[in-house]
Amino acid sequence: MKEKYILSLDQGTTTSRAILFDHSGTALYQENRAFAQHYPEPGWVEHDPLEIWSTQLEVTREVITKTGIDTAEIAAIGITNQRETTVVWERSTGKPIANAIVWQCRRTAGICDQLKNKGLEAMVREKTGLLIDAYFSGTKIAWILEHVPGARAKADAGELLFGTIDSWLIWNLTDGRVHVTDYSNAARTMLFNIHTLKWDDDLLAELSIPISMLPDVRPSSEVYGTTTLLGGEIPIGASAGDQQAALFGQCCFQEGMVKNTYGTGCFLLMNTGERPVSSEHGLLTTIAWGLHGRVEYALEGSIFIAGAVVQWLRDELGLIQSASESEAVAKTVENTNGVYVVPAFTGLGTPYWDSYARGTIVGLTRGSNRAHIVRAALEAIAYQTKDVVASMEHDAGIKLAELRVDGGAVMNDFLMQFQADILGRKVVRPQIKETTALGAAYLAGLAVGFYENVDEIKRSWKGDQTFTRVMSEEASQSIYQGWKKAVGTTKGWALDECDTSQ
Ligand SMILES: Nc1ncnc2c1ncn2[C@@H]1O[C@H](COP(=O)(O)OP(=O)(O)O)[C@@H](O)[C@H]1O
Ligand SMILES: O=P(O)(O)OC[C@H](O)CO
Repeated sequence: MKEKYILSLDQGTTTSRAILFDHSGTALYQENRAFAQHYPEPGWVEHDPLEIWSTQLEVTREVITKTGIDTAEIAAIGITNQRETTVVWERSTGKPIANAIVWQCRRTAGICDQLKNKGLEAMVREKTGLLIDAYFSGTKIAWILEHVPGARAKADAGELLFGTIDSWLIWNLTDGRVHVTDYSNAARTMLFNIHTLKWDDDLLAELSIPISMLPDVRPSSEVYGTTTLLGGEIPIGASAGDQQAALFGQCCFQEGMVKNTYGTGCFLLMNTGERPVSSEHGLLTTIAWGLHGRVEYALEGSIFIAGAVVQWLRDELGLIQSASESEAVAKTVENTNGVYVVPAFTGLGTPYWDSYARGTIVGLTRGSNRAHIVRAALEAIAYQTKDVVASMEHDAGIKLAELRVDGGAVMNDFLMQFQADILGRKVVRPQIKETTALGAAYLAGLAVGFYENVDEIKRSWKGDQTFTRVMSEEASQSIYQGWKKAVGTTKGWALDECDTSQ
């Protein structure tokens, strides 16, 4: 039987998804399942790894049963995932020894301070392309080994395994036969040398992490193994961090091409080709993908809270009933009347890198109302993106021609227009919005010969809507200055409350 489809597994921060693509890159069918977010302490975020696996398996099986396709028609599975989120499990039983520590979790800020106090920043930057921050996996693994009873002894005896979510899914899909990750995920651990493409002994020693825990690091497009859990035997042909997969799905194959994904957070990546570009403004140097025997690099700006501020308006403040309602509410007012929301709920990423910043609403007056706050929350997403673009244009030495956008929040036309206004660059929304899953599908398709090469893939990208600036540059500059002032009030806010000695 001729293979017709690629099945993408997109394991995100808030949902597990499975999407079936045909050869043209059209998403034929998808299933999503939300899972629990755990906040055991202020600033902490956890997921249950077993729930991640069960929801992912359920949606994957449902796609097959509900479409009625034969598994023999699936050329390959591609995996893409929330990055950095850390799972540690027992090699012999496959059981996690703790909840997954999510990328947003700030509990290891104190460990990061200790590394900084030892003067390790330059070394970490040089080897990994990253800053020392609680965002990355390394200090999360160290925390688990330190705090989970018995973990240290088991790790030293070679009984524990670490994985980011891709590794965890591949391990489960292959019944514990395969323990791998890809370059794009390894690059987010703060343990991987992005130049030599090896786990780094010095960093492992600093954090007392035994190398026996770590997965093999492989290209993003390769058959790592097969799964028999879905019926017939299906090759697993790709693994890529979700933001790098979106860069691939947006066909940003040339140096200088940029995409921004508006999901829980916002992640803006520029392809820098075979050249790792280092940054002076808090951008990360990271691996875009390993493909056809070489790696390509990217420059990344990471914003921790984007669409999540809209969830907060809905779930915690009750100001809106649904995420999409934010658009209509924001449009009921002409501006925010001087109100700024800074959603530094889990600190600030690029370009500020402040683990101790916390959120705020400033500029309130007697005339401030619900619509002003909703509008200010949406505008904050665009301002944070502007902060990142300004750093990126400076460090890469180029002016963006356009910003390709994707992710759940890009359906908000108000946000997209405001983004174009505040940025003064074209904002282009593609026809196919599921670019993260699509990127993983393309990478898996390349691994098994479903696609011949990237040129074939490039032809499938099509723009849908382009937003351009209508606001005057002067007005745009003026309100952006207000944002910078608002951000200034959030910095270091939680420093006194956090025990930085852990
Ligand atoms: N119309 C909308 N306007 C603003 N934000 C939205 C809208 N629709 C969805 N979102 C936000 O987008 C996010 C979901 O996007 P998605 O790409 O699925 O995220 P993730 O992969 O991080 O789970 C949520 O945080 C949600 O609040
Ligand atoms: O799950 P998302 O789409 O919010 O992406 C999370 C990022 O990979 C974190 O680095």
